[in-house]
Amino acid sequence: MTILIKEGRVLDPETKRDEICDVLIDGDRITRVDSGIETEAERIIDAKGCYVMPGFIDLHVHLRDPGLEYKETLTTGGRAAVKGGVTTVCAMPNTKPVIDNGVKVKEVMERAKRESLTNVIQLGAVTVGQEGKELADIRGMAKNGCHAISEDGKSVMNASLYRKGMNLAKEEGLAVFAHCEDITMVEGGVMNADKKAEKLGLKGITNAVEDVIVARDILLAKETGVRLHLCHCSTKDSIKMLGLAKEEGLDVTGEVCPHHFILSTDDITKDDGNYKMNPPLRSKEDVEAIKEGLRNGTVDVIATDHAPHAEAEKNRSMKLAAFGIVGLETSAALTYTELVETGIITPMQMAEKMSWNPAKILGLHDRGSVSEGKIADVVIFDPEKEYTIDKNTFLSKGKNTPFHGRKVKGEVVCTIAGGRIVYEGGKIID
Ligand SMILES: NC(=O)N[C@@H](CC(=O)O)C(=O)O
Ligand SMILES: [Zn+2]
Ligand SMILES: [Zn+2]
Repeated sequence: MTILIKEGRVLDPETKRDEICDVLIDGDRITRVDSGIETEAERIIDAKGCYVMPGFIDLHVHLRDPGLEYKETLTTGGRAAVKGGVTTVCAMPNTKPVIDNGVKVKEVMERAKRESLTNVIQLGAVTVGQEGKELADIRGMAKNGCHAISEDGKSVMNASLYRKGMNLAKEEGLAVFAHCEDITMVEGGVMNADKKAEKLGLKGITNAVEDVIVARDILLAKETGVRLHLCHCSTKDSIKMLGLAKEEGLDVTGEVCPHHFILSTDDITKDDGNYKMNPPLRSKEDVEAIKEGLRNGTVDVIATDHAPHAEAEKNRSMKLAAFGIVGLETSAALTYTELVETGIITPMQMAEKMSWNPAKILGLHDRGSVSEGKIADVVIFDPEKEYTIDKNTFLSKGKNTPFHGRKVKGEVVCTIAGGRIVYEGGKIID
């Protein structure tokens, strides 16, 4: 199919193009980006007033499939993704069973081609069953296209084993996506350790729980030379250490999630499980450090850590609720509203952090850019549209969000994945 997108503001981080022009798609590729393209096309889309950006690449998503399909599936997660303008997701391996060998990676990736509208890259676990005892089949997973390994949900606490895993990852050209949490220091904490936790009678998680593992993992990356990506950074010292690692020229990148740059522990007014996630909402000071990291380029990536759970697992006290919130359908609007509208980052930086930098981290050379020859993953985004987030409109099975009822600006109006229009005018196109 040929699609001609007319007169949108094209934002391409690769070529640094930021101008009103047209984009022509033929089959699964972008074939021309230019002003005033006059040609026949099967579909012409008027993108006046909208941004035309590379489809978002979300490095941190829990699709829960296989085994936890009551929370999400490849199909429902894929629909939520494209509604959010996300055309590639990295699926975390903490499913049931855990994805820890090449056969399992292949199984999910093949099924995703049929069952998901978004491109799915299945990540592999670092250890068998994420049990932290022996290394997973890292070579086998690399051969089947996992791009990165991650023990997300926990840290590999045995540094010697982790180092062996990193060495193997390095040999196989894989990145390591690190969830940084010293489990021995959590001691039953469910939210940030502060006055609010005391007031609510809840146990706290200190910044050091994250920071000590961030420090350790950066040092392990320095020793092994592996490409290290720090997941969901939530503390000011994580950001500081990420900056120091970069100054030293290490191959280390970092991601933050919308909830960590928008909400602080001050926003928790009652003991509500929808405010429970790992890492937890931190102090205003941490939020400010994260925003500064986004502005100055220390933070490379905005990812969601989309973590759907069933209502019964979330609508309860933080003591008992599962950790995690959904994010795929709110991330672009929240990022636009809280970072771009406020002048903290530019629209181009939004495209960089939500698409181009993730593509580079994964080594995806034909995605993350609206330029000739790339795979036609494109999102058309209306920055003027204002609305209120309503969890009841989510396509994800997960409705667990602290952003229900929040006013935002910026809406995905059309998502093109691999040259196919998969979302348009508020509807999924199967
Ligand atoms: N972030 C969360 O609070 N939960 C994630 C695990 C994780 O990302 O660590 C989940 O799998 O539910
Ligand atoms: Zn995690
Ligand atoms: Zn996660």
